[in-house]
Amino acid sequence: MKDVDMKSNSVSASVSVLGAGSYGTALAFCLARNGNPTLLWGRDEKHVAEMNTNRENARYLPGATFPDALVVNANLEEVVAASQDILVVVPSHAFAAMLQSLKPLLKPHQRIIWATKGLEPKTGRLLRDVAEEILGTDYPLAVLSGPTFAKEMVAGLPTAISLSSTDDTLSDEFAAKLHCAKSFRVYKNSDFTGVQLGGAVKNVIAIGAGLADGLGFGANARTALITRGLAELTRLGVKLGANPETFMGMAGLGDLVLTCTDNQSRNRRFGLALGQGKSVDVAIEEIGQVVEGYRNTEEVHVLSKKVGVEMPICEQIYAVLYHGKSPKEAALALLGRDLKNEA
Ligand SMILES: NC(=O)C1=CN([C@@H]2O[C@H](COP(=O)(O)OP(=O)(O)OC[C@H]3O[C@@H](n4cnc5c(N)ncnc54)[C@H](OP(=O)(O)O)[C@@H]3O)[C@@H](O)[C@H]2O)C=CC1
Ligand SMILES: O=C(CO)COP(=O)(O)O
Repeated sequence: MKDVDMKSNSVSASVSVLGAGSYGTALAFCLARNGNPTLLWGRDEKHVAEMNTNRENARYLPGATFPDALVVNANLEEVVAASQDILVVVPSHAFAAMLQSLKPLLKPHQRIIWATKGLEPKTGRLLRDVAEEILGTDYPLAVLSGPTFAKEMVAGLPTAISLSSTDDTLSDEFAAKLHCAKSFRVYKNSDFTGVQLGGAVKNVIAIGAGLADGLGFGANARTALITRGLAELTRLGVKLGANPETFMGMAGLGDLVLTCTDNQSRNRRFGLALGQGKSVDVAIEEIGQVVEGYRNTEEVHVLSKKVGVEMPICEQIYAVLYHGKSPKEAALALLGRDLKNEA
């Protein structure tokens, strides 16, 4: 394997991945399996040391042995210096702080990609706006989003994702690094706003689908939620200048269906737990990994109010999570809305 010195962890990597949770590790797996020397940064030195010893991320993806081309390192400076391409995969609440730490370490030729799903907490700003405010507009940027459960990616099961970038060269080159004919399809999409937004809103709707199933509602209700959730996402996206077709793709409908219908989704499981009567704190504690949709619900609420877009499902989920409304009352409020045209 070229470029990676496993003993010293000094590397010249093709991609440096920041965030050693489930998804950062899964993307690092895919990149390394494709032959890209890949460096994965985690903030917890003890966890990183364990991963290096055992060649496994036992905390987040137990049982999967790291490909040879994947090296883990807790020294951010070394990890950032090793690659042109820096892939950020921390939760949305840590995104701005991660970029602030990255900024003084960056060289002019470097490029930033993120796979974080969500918006800026409290302001509801898109992450591209956050990135450009912190880093300026000189670095090429890209975002990855789509129906991609970490565990299935690591298992090498077929998966597809969308990639959007401010720079065509980055788009082509990064898609080529990740794309794998056997198991991983990357679709390029020029709609940066739409690709970013899909991942944030689908997390909220996935909580709603979990709530509905937790209340014992059936397949009709779940499917109506997915369909009207897609309408809300599209309405918000169009208002922000996104292409409505994006929401019929991987970062829209694809991710919405995945997370609303499969219990691998932490957001769906969170909704299920609340629907069964558990509190927010207990449900989050039991899941033990990031439940992005909890914060995304407040972020989407702030953004939709700011731009004046009606999102009744997201609003009811916001009322349940942040104002103690009962899931049943929220469901009745949605069902009892005035008759209206579908479009
Ligand atoms: N898992 C999945 O299947 C998918 C996840 N995503 C998205 O990827 C992003 C990351 O989620 P995921 O990896 O699943 O989450 P996990 O809960 O699995 O892991 C979170 C990771 O982020 C780290 N972290 C938390 N806070 C900070 C911080 N302040 N600074 C630096 N690192 C931090 C954690 O470190 P520590 O362990 O030390 O706490 C951990 O490594 C989210 O936006 C999620 O929506 C997108 C598609 C699929
Ligand atoms: O975004 C995801 C799959 O695309 C992961 O969903 P959860 O965060 O709900 O687990």
